[in-house]
Amino acid sequence: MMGATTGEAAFSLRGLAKRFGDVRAVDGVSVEVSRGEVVALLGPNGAGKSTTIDLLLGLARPDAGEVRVFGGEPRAAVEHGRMAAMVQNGSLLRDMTAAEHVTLVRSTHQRPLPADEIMARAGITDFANRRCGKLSGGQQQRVRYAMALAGNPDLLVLDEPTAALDVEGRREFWASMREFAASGRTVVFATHYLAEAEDYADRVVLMRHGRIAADGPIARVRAAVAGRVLRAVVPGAPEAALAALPGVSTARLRGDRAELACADSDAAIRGLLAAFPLASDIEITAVGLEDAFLALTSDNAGITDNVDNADTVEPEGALR
Ligand SMILES: Nc1ncnc2c1ncn2[C@@H]1O[C@H](COP(=O)(O)OP(=O)(O)OP(=O)(O)O)[C@@H](O)[C@H]1O
Repeated sequence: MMGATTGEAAFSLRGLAKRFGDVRAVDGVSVEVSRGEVVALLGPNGAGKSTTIDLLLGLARPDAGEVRVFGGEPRAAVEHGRMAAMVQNGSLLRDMTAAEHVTLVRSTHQRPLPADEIMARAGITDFANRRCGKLSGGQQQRVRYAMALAGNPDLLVLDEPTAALDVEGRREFWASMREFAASGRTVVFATHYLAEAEDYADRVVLMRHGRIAADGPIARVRAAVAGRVLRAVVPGAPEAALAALPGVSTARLRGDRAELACADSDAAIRGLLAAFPLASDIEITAVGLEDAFLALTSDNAGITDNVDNADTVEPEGALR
């Protein structure tokens, strides 16, 4: 379900870095997103998604690297209404109604969408005249979404947009987002839900520890992360030698029992038997995407940290 890409960049991040004290929140991130793409920024808590989004929006300054949005500075894109965002916990005024928020934001834009259309798209028509202080968390989230849509932006940036929504609210939200994207607009959303990335994005940028661990179409990321696990008893094999076998992404050894995460389990089993003919009790199991994602993003995952500039996912490149 690729969007209508024109090949022209909506934005590019080059060598971005941002530290907070000793924490490297963003540590060498390079991404280029074409117009019309719907991109999920996926990663566990603390991976650096929100910081990357703040840098993209020009809300924070990078320590190193460059952000270009439609060829210019992020602030210019925001001021011209070309880029709009829905950030986590963006504040609403308690005593103002949902409709008044929309009116206020529309008044700051040169080419806003009609108010009725904004409210219908965001699903706030039914409670448009209620004060925001009286709305549920999910309803408030929709008001924030309406405010992001108001200026009819070419690039919509959403930080965990469904955090406060129930199941029905999520479904409606994603339908609205896809409709918006179908008109050739670019959407970037941060999430830590693999299923949301899988279902609603054309492309997934997987972050871990401030770096990009994988970047590509979901099918390719899936192929790279959802491999197989080969287990075997391998007397006297060093862990490093097992990890270096063809087709093996990571190796773990407990006593003589080896557990090899494989991008290519056929290559791995041939390599294992060639190098360690005494290997026995061999068993190969498929890993679900959810498990693979957890493994990839957990702290003890064995992936290397030097794949930050990978713009595609190669089974041997992203996971070693
Ligand atoms: N203002 C700040 N001061 C200090 N540390 C910060 C600040 N903002 C972020 N960090 C740290 O930077 C790292 C990346 O945080 P960030 O919020 O970008 O991650 P995230 O992927 O968006 O996580 P989440 O899903 O929880 O929002 C974390 O270790 C976080 O604690």
